[in-house]
Amino acid sequence: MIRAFLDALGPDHARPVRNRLLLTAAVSALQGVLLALLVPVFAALLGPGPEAALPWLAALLAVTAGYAVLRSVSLYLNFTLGGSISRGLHRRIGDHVARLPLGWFTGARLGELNRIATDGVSRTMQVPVHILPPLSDAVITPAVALVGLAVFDWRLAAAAAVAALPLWAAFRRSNAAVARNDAARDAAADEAAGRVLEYARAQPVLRAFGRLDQGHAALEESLRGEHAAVRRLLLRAVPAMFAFGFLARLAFGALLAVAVLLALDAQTPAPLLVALLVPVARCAHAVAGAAELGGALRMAETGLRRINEVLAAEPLPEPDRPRRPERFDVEFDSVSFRHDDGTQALSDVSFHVPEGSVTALVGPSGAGKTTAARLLARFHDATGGAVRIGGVDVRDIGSEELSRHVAMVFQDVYLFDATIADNIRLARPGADGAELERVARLSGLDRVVAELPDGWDTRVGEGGTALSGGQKQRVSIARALLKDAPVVVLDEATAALDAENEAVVSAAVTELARERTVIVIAHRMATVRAADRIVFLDGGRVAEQGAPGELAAANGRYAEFLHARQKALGWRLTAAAST
Ligand SMILES: Nc1ncnc2c1ncn2[C@@H]1O[C@H](COP(=O)(O)OP(=O)(O)OP(=O)(O)O)[C@@H](O)[C@H]1O
Repeated sequence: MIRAFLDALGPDHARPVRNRLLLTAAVSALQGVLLALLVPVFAALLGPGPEAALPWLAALLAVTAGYAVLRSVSLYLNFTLGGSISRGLHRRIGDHVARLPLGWFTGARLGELNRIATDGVSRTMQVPVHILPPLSDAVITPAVALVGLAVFDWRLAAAAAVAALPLWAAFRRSNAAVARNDAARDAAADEAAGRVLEYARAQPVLRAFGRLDQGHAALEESLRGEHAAVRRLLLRAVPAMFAFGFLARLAFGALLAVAVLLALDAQTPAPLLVALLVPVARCAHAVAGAAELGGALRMAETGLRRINEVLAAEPLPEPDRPRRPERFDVEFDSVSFRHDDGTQALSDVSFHVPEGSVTALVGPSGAGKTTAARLLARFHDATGGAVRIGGVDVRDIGSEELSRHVAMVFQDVYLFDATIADNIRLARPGADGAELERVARLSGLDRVVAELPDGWDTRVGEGGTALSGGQKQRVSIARALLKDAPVVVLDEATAALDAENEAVVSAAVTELARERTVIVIAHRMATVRAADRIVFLDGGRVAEQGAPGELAAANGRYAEFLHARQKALGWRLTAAAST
């Protein structure tokens, strides 16, 4: 557990955390000494010469003063440690995910990250404040007191040591029961959280098709699963904890019986035995609560394990000496890509996009168009072959430099809960008002801004909820124009656009393509035909490539695709229009 804790906090925090944990243990040990010192004090007070208690009392008071100071310092430091753990973990997780490939951020991962950053971190920060100090008091204090006890009466100490063995076994058993069932509860909670999000996101579709019951059934099932997992945790872990508490009290009773037997046997003076039972009674209470604390520690460990899993995700390897491309043509050279689950998304894909030209990626659903576009922006690294910009492998450019050269216009535009102006300035924070106006004009965003109540200062809401799909896409295009990157990857969205938006976006895309190298995942036939080259993908391979006219005339896969599209749209094209 401590190892996982130190791993999660990283090397910067490891030394102070270790020191504070050692201080916590030392304070508990000192408490054990304090309890052991009670024995001679009480023995003397109850015995024939109470004045013999005075030197022990002096020692007791001195240790108590030291203990009080150290306990206060330790508590204070542990509280500050709790706060710095929260900040440190958030920063560490934030820094780490910022270096992870964009392909890592799937919907499920985002939900998981959210739970880790809230529930996982808050459980972890409880550890030094609310779990370890009392747990250390329940384990270290009795162990030290036991050694002290042995000095005064080895028989009672030996009986206490024997009683500790089954207690230790029960403690481990109870901890294991919590760890096992809490991991299952955590997985079920994850599933339920994912289903709740899915249900919320799917509302428009479920309502449109009158299938609210169906979405609800899946949600209900996952909630039932979570409920069952919580029940299992309670049914299996709580009895183990109760059994431990019962055993702890039973052990105290047994020690009491041993003390009586020793007194009857006149082996140990009765006043000493009574004095010996004082620290034993004091420890019994703390020990009885150990199983609950051990359980809480295991639950925090579940959160820590998930944090460490995120921290173990491999960031994109950065080149030792980043290279800067001098020109901006794009080349896919025998590129293959396999997902972690084994799906081969691309196989031996090769094509070249000359600088300043537009290449449309076309093909049926699942052909690998999105995957190819994403490899250019290093959402993932190719598992075979190389993607190059200006002859330089994207892996050798370095992610910061690469992001300066590549602008992305994707369907799922994310907007921050800030003003429209701030959202566009994200592309170039220093851009002035005139530059904003220029890109707004080119992207058709000027008309949107003119209609908004506060113009450029209108807040768009989290995720851009205050804007329509088409308006959001204009913002995304404006961002890309402002960024002025030489390479643009564009995922053309048609679903969100009405006729007016489509015309505006189409003009903006033409503007974006001016003097830039563009790879467009094309859905509209107008874009396909206007491209300089077409790469037709099918099943992750290049089925055909060439100029639109050439391919249409070749009567191959592209012509077939074109024909099917035109038929679907009910278009009648003349031979002239098709070239
Ligand atoms: N995260 C993922 N894990 C596993 N397989 C994936 C993942 N994302 C995509 N795939 C698979 O990779 C293949 C290529 O998908 P890709 O999204 O690139 O196709 P596409 O041509 O863009 O399709 P569409 O036009 O429908 O968006 C498909 O078989 C898809 O099922």
